[in-house]
Amino acid sequence: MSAFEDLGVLPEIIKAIEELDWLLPTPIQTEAIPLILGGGDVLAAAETGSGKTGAFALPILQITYETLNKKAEIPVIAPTSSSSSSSNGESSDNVVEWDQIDRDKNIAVDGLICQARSADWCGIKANKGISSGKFYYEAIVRDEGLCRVGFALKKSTRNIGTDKFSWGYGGTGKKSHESKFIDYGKPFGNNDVIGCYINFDDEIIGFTKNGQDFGEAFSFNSKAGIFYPSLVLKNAEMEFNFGSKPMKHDLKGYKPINQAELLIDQQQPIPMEIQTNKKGGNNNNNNKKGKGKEDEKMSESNDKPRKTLSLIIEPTRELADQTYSAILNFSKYLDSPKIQVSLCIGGEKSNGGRNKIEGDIIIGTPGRLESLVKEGSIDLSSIKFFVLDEADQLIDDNLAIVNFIYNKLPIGQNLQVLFFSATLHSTKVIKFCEQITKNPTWVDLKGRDFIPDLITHAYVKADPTKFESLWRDSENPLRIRTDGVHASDVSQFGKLKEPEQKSEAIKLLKAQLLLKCIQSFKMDQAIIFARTRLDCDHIHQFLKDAGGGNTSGLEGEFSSTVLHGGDNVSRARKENLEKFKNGDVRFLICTDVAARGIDIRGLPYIINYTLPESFEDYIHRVGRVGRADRIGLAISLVGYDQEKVWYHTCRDKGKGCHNTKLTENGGCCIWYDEPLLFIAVQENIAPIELESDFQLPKDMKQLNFGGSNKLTGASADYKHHTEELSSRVLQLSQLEETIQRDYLTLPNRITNLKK
Ligand SMILES: Nc1ncnc2c1ncn2[C@@H]1O[C@H](COP(=O)(O)OP(=O)(O)OP(=O)(O)O)[C@@H](O)[C@H]1O
Repeated sequence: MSAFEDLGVLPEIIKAIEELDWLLPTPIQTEAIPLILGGGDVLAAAETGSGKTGAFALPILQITYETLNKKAEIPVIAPTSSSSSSSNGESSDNVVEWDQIDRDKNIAVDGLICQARSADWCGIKANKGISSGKFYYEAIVRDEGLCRVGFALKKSTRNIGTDKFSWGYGGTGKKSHESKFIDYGKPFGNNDVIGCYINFDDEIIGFTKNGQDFGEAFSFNSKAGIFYPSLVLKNAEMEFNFGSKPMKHDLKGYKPINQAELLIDQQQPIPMEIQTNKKGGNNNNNNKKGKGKEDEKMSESNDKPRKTLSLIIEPTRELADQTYSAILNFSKYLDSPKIQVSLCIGGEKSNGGRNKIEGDIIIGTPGRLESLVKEGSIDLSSIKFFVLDEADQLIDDNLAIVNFIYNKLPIGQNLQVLFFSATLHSTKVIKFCEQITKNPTWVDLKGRDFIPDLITHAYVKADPTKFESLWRDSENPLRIRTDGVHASDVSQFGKLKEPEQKSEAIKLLKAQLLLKCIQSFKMDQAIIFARTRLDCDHIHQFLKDAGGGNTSGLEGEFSSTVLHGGDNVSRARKENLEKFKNGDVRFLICTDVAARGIDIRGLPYIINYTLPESFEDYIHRVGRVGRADRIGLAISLVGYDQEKVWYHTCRDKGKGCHNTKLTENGGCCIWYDEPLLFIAVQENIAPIELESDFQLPKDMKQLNFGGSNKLTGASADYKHHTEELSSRVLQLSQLEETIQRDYLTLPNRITNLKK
């Protein structure tokens, strides 16, 4: 049995991910998948490369599929018309039954059997409750699906466990109250018998599975009111026993709830549906697929157009494309219906809403999605999932757009909002989360600013004095073209003034240091991060001059390609990234456009040609290595002093701009304080300094970043994990046995001693 099955993932999806060698869920997947399947809003922060894409994509794919699947099916059980008697002939006077009024319309009740009639969560409460004594009831799972059972006050919603008036235990092995889903007991599924007990003397609620008592799940105030058995289901069926027949399992000290003094609240149930606020959106029957469009792709499907159920926003085209491919891959064994996945990324002109975008799941970038929504090409009236991947970047850079799109969604209990990133802790992000989520669950696996320990961090101090021979060598024809910011800083004697001279020297030196690092580590694949598009282009040219040759083929020791926001043709960007991913070129030179999320399997090196402006960006950049159990090396070339650089505030964002004055004087340049930025890096990770030999310290030499750099051993080799642990487990159990024996024979030994 796959560990993903324990999380409630569908076998068809498991089959697809097993082909990717995903044998065990990563920690973020273990935490987030059941929470999302369970129906809550989730904010998830976990280190780079820890599998966050799967953590949100698998459950939303599953729920999207189940929703479509259920729409096609009509359940067999019809709701009973009367609440006064049930089909098993029980009198309604002195026994607990399901309430025909306080139920969602999509739950069908036949006596003591309840069945979900839709793929949405739907709930129901019993018609009678209790407020004293120690009682229990049993619930038997009759069909695969998701279910949560427990107790609720009349004033709670029917989505048990999501407000402060209800207490539930769900099939994914979580207890929940006020939408806080916490591990409890064990997961349960088909044919399991769940006992739900309540003890007004000790004020506790607890649960059992097949007779195994998991102990106290919640404490409660016994004066809170009348507690009713309650249930919420999704694609599932459950049968109940309140005591009208023998219970499957006895529970010591507890009686079946039918034997209690049964009570009824005078207050009427709240007519609240779990399915709420569906705006009457337009029927998206326009079947045009926007043929010929480069950037709006739809997965193959013969199915009729349907309303979009999931919307995922990604900050960059590359990331959107990556997530799109991942979801297509995960969904390959889901049939009848086939899931339609659409990709909407920038670079296209408006078509005035003529071409509707179809897709059960739409993945896109903020700008493109905004214009498609504005022109009416996307129907958001049925969205169930709103996902912000790299949420902090989206909020920092595109808050207005995210807000605009959010306000077009059918906001209600049916909408789930998910935030994912490695860095999710800024006040701005938290404030926005509070605005658009309801009692979200935080999954914060490593805390603020955590970086995977698979990454080694090193730096070279770009000190023009120390490395004078490298940049001043007049014999060396290989010089980088610098950015030209010092064009007007020349003195009357034709020389650069200080500190401009030092700044220019740092620029010249960094290119030479780059070559040294590449050669010294014999790098055959690395991402090089630079600050501006111009810098990227100049580095690209420099590597070409150094022997990179043309940009294709590994024959060039320094073959490279660029990726930056300047390429409006997204096809060119995609092609360049593919070239690098396929190993057709050795180096990818890019701005922060590739800092987040891009997943290149086994990438060994990244080089920060210039440090990024924030430590958060540093985390994302270096996170391109040290992924999926591979070790990686991040080297930063750190300016010894401040460097004058472009900082365009002009209208055309630098196009044709030659204004080298500082911004405070109305120009487009600033002094970039790399030594200061580096302090934050040093404080957080203490990188190793590479000296003139460009080598790591001797004790680290065995680290083979470039070779087969997958970690081996118990921590990484899942297949042999159990075998490797088995001897330790045996030892532990022997120790446990010795301790128990000692404990049991202790009184005898003490008596013997006393004698
Ligand atoms: N359960 C798993 N078992 C094995 N490999 C996995 C598993 N989950 C994800 N991976 C692999 O780990 C790599 C990183 O995953 P992913 O891109 O989702 O990371 P991430 O947490 O989103 O990183 P970032 O913060 O950089 O965006 C991918 O190559 C992915 O295929």
